[in-house]
Amino acid sequence: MTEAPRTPLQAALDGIDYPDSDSAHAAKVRQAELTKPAGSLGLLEELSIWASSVQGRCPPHSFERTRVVVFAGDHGIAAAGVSAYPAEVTAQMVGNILAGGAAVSVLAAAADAGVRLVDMSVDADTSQEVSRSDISRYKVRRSTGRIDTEDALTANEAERAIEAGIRVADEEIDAGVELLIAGDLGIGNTTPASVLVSVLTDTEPIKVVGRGTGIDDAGWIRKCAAIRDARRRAWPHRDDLSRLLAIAGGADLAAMTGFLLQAANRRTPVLLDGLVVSAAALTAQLGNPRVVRWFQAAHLSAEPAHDLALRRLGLTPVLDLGMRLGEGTGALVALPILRAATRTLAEMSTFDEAAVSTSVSTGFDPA
Ligand SMILES: Cc1cc2ncn([C@H]3O[C@H](COP(=O)(O)O)[C@@H](O)[C@H]3O)c2cc1C
Ligand SMILES: O=C(O)c1cccnc1
Repeated sequence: MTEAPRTPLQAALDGIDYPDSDSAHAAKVRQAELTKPAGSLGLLEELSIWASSVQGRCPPHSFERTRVVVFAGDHGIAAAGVSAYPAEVTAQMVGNILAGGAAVSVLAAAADAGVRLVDMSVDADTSQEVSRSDISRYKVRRSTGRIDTEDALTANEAERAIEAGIRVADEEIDAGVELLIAGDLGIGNTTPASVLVSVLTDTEPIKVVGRGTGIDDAGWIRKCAAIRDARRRAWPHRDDLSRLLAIAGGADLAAMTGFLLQAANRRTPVLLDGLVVSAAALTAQLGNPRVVRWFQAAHLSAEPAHDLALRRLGLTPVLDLGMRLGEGTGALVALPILRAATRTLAEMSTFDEAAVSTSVSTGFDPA
C-alpha cells in the first residue's frame, strides 16, 4: 500500500531541526575575546549567540534583509462587541498600510525593512487596492465564524490558510530574506489570540483578557464571556493544531502558524511581535517544540496573555515599552538592537588584534 503524500504542514513539522550549536559555541568563544569586560554587553551577547546559531555562521551577518509580513483578517467575534473600534477599520487600515501611513510603514522604513501585506480574511474586496503585489492572492474567506458559538473556519479553510502561510514564507526565503517578522492586522484579533493562549497555557480565561484597542469595562466583560465560551469549545481539541486554529483561531492566525513553522523548517529566524503573533507561535510549538529555537521575542506587549505566551515559549523579550499595537511594530523597534548585537560580535576587535591587556585573574598587588 502506498502512503498518502505528506501535506505541506506535515513536511514543515517533520523538517524542523535545531539551530547550529557549533556556531553558537564559536560566538561564545569570540565574545570572550572582544575588547570589553567579560559579559559587559549584557543581553546583546546572548542575542549575538542566537544570531550565530540560526545563521549557522560566526561572526553573523546583521540581518540587513528583513521583511515584515502583515497577515490581515477580519474576525466574526468582533460582532460580540469585543473591540473598541468597528470592524471596517481592518479594511481601512489595509489602505493605510499600502499608502505608507501606518505605524508599521513608518517603523519599517526607519529600520530599513520591507513590508508585505497578505489578506487572509478581510471583510472587503482588497483586490481593488492599488498595490505592487497582489495582497488578496491567499484570501480564504471574508471574515470568520463567531468563535463563541461557531468555528472560525472549516477544516478545509484552516488547511488552506496554513498552506498559504507556508507559501508566503517560501516566497520570502526564496527571495533571499535573512530575518522574518510576522505582523497582525484585524479588528477583534486579540480575542482569538487570547483564547489560544488560554487553552495552550491552561490559564483561566479571566487572566488572559486584555484591553486590546482600549475597550471599556463593559466591553471587557463581553470579551471575558466570548473568550470563556470559545475556550470551552476549543478545549477538547487542545492537542490538534489545525483543529484549534479552525475552531478558535482564524485565517490570519492559521497563516501565521504555517509561516512560522516553515521559516523554522527553512532555517530562517523570526523576530516575534506581540500577543497575536505569539499566539500563533504557541500553536506552532504545539506542532513541534523545536520551532521555538528559531524565534526571538522582540518585546512584551501590554496584553496580559502575551507574558503567559512568552513564558510558555521560554522566551525573554528584548523590550518592554508598553506597546499594544501589533502590525509587527514591536519587532521593528527591536530590530536595530538585534543588529547592534550582530555587529558588535562581528566588527569589534579582539584583545589580541588591538593589543589590549586582558583581565587580571590573579590577585591585585598594590606594591
Ligand atoms: C486604527 C487601528 C490600527 C491598528 N493596527 C493594529 N491594530 C491592532 O488592534 C486590533 C486588535 O485589537 P482588538 O482585539 O481590541 O480589536 C487589530 O486590528 C490589531 O492589528 C489596530 C487597531 C486600530 C483601531
Ligand atoms: O500585542 C499585540 O499583538 C496587540 C495588542 C493589542 C492590539 N493588537 C495587537
